[in-house]
Amino acid sequence: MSRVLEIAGLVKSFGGLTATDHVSLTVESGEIHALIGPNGAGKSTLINQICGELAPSAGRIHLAGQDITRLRADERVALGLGRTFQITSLLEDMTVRQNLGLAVQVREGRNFAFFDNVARRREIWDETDAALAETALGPRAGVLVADLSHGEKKQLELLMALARRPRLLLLDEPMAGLGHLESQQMIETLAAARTGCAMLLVEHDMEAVFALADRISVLVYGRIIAVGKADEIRANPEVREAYLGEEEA
Ligand SMILES: Nc1ncnc2c1ncn2[C@@H]1O[C@H](COP(=O)(O)OP(=O)(O)OP(=O)(O)O)[C@@H](O)[C@H]1O
Repeated sequence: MSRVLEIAGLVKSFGGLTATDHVSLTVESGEIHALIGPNGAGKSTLINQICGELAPSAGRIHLAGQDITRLRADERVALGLGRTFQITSLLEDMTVRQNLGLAVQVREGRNFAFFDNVARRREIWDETDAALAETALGPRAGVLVADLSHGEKKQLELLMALARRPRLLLLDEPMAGLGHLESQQMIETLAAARTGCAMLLVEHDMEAVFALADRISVLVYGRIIAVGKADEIRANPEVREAYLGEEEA
């Protein structure tokens, strides 16, 4: 198993506040590693440093063995870092199939105007249709994005991120705002995708975290207080007091 992400001693200070305080964690290939913690723990600050949106005050970030700490966000994307963006990045007046097909084409470095190779075009649409068929969005392929529910848009956004075939996908609260059925569908899509790319999953929905995560890191006041498998985290008294206790009460 190879190491996809390695974070070592990552510090981010905002004036007197240390939002991530010497955070270290790893994500191995094929792993879903969940990052949980109460509001204000520093989860978004950590994700933004991994993406390159925030410069760390100290520490290093390696992606597949390469030091990316000082690289620009777009350089990190080129090296295989993916993230789900806000659903506002979807093209509302195009269909589900067209949006996903476009994501596949972008990965291939193609553009509609020069899109004249018939065999290649068929491959791209075959890949698009196969990806859609495996999810609940399959029957919605011809529907305009503007007419999708919030949950369907989040599903599509995830499929588009996966279509870019990242080495590591950063997921910032994919279950937020979803109903029970939509959450189940999202969990299924993520579980099916895990062999293709490693994931760092920030999520408050503990049912999803426990269903998906191979390992869980718990962040509290900027520090990792525990790392382990679901059962170890559930049973950890410090975690229960700092986080799970309040959730389950
Ligand atoms: N740009 C900023 N400037 C100053 N303080 C910030 C900034 N961004 C975050 N913080 C502070 O850093 C701490 C960590 O915030 P962060 O948003 O990373 O937490 P979080 O774990 O993602 O919370 P939530 O679960 O609510 O999204 C908070 O105290 C927050 O107020």
